[in-house]
Amino acid sequence: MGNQICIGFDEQKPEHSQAKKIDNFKSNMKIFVGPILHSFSPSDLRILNPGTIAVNNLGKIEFVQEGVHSDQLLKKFNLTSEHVTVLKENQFILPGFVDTHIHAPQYVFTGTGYDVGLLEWLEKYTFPKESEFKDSSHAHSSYQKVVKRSLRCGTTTACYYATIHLEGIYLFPNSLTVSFLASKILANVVKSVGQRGFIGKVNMDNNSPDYYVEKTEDSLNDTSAFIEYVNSLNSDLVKPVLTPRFAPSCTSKLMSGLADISREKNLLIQTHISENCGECEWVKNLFPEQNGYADVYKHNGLLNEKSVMAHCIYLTEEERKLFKEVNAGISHCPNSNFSLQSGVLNVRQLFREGITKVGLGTDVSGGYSASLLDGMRQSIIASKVIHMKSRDAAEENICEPLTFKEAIYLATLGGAKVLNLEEKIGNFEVGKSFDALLIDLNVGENGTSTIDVFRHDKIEDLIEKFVYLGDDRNISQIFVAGKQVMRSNERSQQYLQQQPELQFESFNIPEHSILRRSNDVNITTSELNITAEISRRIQRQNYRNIISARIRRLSRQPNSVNSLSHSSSTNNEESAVVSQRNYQSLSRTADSWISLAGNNELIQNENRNLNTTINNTVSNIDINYNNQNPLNHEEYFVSRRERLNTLIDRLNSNAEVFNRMLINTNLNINRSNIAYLNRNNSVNHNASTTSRRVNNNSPQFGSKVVCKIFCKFCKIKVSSRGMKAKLLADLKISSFSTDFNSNCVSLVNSEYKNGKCLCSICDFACLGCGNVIGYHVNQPCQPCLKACNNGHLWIFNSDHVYSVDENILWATLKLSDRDATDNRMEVCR
Ligand SMILES: O=c1[nH]c(=O)c2nc[nH]c2[nH]1
Repeated sequence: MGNQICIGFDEQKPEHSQAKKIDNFKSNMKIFVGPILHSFSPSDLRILNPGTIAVNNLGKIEFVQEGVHSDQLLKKFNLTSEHVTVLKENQFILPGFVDTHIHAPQYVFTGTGYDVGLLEWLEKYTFPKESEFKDSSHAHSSYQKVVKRSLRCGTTTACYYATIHLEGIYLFPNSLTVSFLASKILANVVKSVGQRGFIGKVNMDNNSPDYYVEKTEDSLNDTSAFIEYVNSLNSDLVKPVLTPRFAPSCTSKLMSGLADISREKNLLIQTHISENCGECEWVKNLFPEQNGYADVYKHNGLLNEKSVMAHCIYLTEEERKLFKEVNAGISHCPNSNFSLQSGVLNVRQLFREGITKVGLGTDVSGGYSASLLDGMRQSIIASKVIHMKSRDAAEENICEPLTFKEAIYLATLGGAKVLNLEEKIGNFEVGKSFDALLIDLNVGENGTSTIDVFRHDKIEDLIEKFVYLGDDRNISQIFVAGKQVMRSNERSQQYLQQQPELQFESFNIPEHSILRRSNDVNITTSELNITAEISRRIQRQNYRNIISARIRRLSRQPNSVNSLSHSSSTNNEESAVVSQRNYQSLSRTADSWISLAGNNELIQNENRNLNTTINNTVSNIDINYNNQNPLNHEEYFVSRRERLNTLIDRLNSNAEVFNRMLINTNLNINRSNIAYLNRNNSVNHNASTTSRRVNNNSPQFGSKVVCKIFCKFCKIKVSSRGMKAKLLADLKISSFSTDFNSNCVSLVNSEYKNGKCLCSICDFACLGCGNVIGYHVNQPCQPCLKACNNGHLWIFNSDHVYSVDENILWATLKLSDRDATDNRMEVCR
């Protein structure tokens, strides 16, 4: 939740809020002092050692200079030393990496399938795997993995290919809700982790397998819908990109249609070109009227300053000139070029020809690594291959290998140029966004670094060692637009967030409505019910477990079947009759439960399984009984009947019971998970200690409507005394807030300061699903404490919760409630 700024304030802002905003603008500044490096051109890597960099609360670089200037900045902006981070020995800061070419869906088979070249690889591995992404739940869990991996490897900006699917199907296990996502999911995931990114819905209407192809019109329409969707996310960081896969899989009509969209909406275009000799031959045959591969794109309006062209290995001199002329970007993907045996791009030649709009692409999974550290290394190796060839052939212009400094350029500023972002990111010029990595070579002290530092190592050596030997363990902090993303403790949190069904926005669909169009097939709600059954199965599985657990528990309780079996009786027949009756009753109950869910084969199977479970459980009780030859039948039967009937009544009560059982199970599981994680992180949670000290008597809140707040992921109510709020430090951020600790949330991870003000805050998770949905201000800083805040220290992220207004105003909430101080706990389920 690192982007939020501490205490939430009411929408009815006090008069002086503008002044406060300006105050916050300064007081939330971050200042870093230590070695700072950034590129200005391939041959110009500047190392400020030490340097000072100041970042304002909009995430923009306010100041950067060689030397230590922290005192001067503290004075100028009236700040305290808490705003300054002084880097330790063996730490340095560099710009975040820019991955100009990555196929998100291909991550699922990264590290496999390198036995063939490009065209066969596409047929054999890529298309089948990409086609599976019509399943939204698969898309969701896979995209989470690749995006988190990419960010963790230091990629603060990525240009992603998704698949051809605009929409997919997603059914929640506990209701008939459907979500329309698929490629959109990738945009959601990138936004949710805080990475900067371009997302492209892939276009393919030609030379593609039947199971993975679009009609031209659909492809264009879906692309427009996709663009609209990504734009509707209203994110400064996540943008759409047009993505014709490559010339062989696109008709001219599709390519020129996409070019029109690009012109109209001013969007980047990404595609592949001249990667593999067979591919180049194929393009020649497919487009005989054009003068080469680049001309195909140019002719169809796709080669211009907005183009992000991957590979470019076999561009002719003429084509390179054309690239320079139109200012097209080149994404160099050395790992993929080696792994798919495509060829070796001569970057030195490009530089010599004045082409510097060149960046790196991991090209997952043609490339097997999602890390641009690997990309840098492989680009150097590729350049050495070229160098050796030119040296051995005694060429006139021997190509010198790339240096590690040039590799850093490619991974940072070069990439930014390729994506036309050089005015925003790529280095640390004043006014640019602070997209940065704090590198720490000291992690070796914990035995986890692959780098050893020696006394002779100078700062240049440390940087070079990082390029050649570092990995994500050395990337200790990652910033995108000034905001720290993916803190190290989020690795453990990832575990809780991998509950796939709980992450989507959803909406109820009326019966028989048409849900999506795909290859001209209309899918209706009733057809989807078949898939719905699969989802419900999870629910029934839990239900079954709960029943059998209850029966087992029952049989172990004092005075229940087993303990009674020590009394004596011989009337086994009666026992059998009663047990049969009770079994039938239980079974009927199960039947009626199951029939709630429908009548098809799947359900009947479930029904059979459930019956078998109950059957086995009850006959186990009988076997125990018979074996132990109980003496007191009367008591046994009465007790047994009573207990089984009670059980049946309880199971019969209604579907609510089961839903509650599920929620409770979830709550308990999540509680213990969180407790476990917190124990392991040795967290000190101190939620209620400061409630008493905040100002909760501000009259202007009286006319605010009280609302209930629900978790967007699992829909449980997390507060019944919430309020819509704005964050004073950034009035663009809407949130919800409350003053009471709800019993449906739990603090997670360690306390932290987000750098925007000095409040100590701690994230909290919904106990229904484990997702982080807000943060608690454990210790407000002085300005926030003095501001009118209605005593609200629990801030809900409006992306993760929704509200339903109550018919009550804050003024009419019971005073005793409002004045409760310590241990404010709301039981809100
Ligand atoms: O490396 C590549 N990966 C791909 O998915 C692809 N599609 C066309 N050309 C391609 N090259």
